[in-house]
Amino acid sequence: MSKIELNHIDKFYGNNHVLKDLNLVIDDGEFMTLLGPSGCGKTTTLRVVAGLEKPQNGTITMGDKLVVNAKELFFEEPGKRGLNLVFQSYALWPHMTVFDNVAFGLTVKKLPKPEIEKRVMNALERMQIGGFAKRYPAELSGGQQQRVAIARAIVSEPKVLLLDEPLSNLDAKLRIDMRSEIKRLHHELGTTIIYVTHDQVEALTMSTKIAIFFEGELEQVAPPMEIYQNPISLRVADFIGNPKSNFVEGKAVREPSGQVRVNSDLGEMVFSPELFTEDMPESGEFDCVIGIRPEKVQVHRDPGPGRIEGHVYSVQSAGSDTTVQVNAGQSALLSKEIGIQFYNMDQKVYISVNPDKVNLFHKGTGRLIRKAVLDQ
Ligand SMILES: Nc1ncnc2c1ncn2[C@@H]1O[C@H](COP(=O)(O)OP(=O)(O)OP(=O)(O)O)[C@@H](O)[C@H]1O
Repeated sequence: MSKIELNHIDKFYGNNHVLKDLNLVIDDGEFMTLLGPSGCGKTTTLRVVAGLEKPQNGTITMGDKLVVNAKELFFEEPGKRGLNLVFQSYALWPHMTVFDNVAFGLTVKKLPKPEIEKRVMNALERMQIGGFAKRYPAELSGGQQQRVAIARAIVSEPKVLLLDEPLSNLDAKLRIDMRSEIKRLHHELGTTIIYVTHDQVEALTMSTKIAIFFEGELEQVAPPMEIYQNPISLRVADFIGNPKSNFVEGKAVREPSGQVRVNSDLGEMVFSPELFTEDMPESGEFDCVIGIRPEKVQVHRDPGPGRIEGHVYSVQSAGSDTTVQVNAGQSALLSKEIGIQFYNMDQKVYISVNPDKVNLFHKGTGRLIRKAVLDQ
């Protein structure tokens, strides 16, 4: 019922073409995160869905209701779209207490007082601000105000919740707590959520699907772990993942048998066609880039078959995991290992990479040409 469909949406600000022929389907109950670098059009997309901006082209439907038909200059009013919004700048009513701010919508609906009390306190507790119910917004920090704004949006259990960087003012620990609260809430209420962030960890950990944008165009829409393991292009691979993905340049040749042989600082790898995408060249030689996630780079202290010699350039241990940079040939590779690992600077080590677990990109087009075998 709350399926949202954007068809051929174009949005211009003057000559600035901000959304370019945007097509996006958000299924009922989906937690869809709009992700991309600053200025790529995430907030504009949310505002177009909310009815705060009018696109110049395209249609939007919500359930079976048409809410935008730009050609016919039809734009349903924001208040009639059945949405609840939380923007980064959270406008709380300054003359009302936290409790009254959150209760406002329910009071207007004339719900019984005990019911209001129960629901408001529940929303505040979830956001870990139950103790602030009697305070006024001016008596709260930015992060606390932001949590009041989320509580206000969720208390009415909306069918669709639009959240624009709602955790941007919180410190690292609270942000992790709030991520799990919002995820839990989504699970319990089955609300359709559209969530805007430029934080890829937030996107990976919370969403059922991620729509990744660059310069007003959608590049990939898929579940988070699919995007992580098989990013459709080099720039998606580069944008997603922390620590960053490794990229090693190679020379590829498509052999008459159909397989592809790649030579690089990682030695020779041979790929058979099962996981090739439609962007893989049919024949000939071409430059490629091998994409390897840091947890797929193994570091060994001893030589062995298929292992490549390198030197430790730096070691960063965070207790729960250790990131090691190994330089091999012209390539610098990051390896992420679980727990505390001990290496010395400049220590000679040997790395290995399972070719099943790498992505192959065409250097010229930047497109994924061979997928990795997914982790089970
Ligand atoms: N009201 C406006 N008038 C003119 N240009 C605008 C307006 N709002 C946004 N833009 C421009 O539209 C483009 C997309 O902006 P948008 O806010 O959607 O990006 P974003 O991906 O949400 O970025 P951020 O992560 O920085 O918030 C930017 O180039 C921005 O400068």
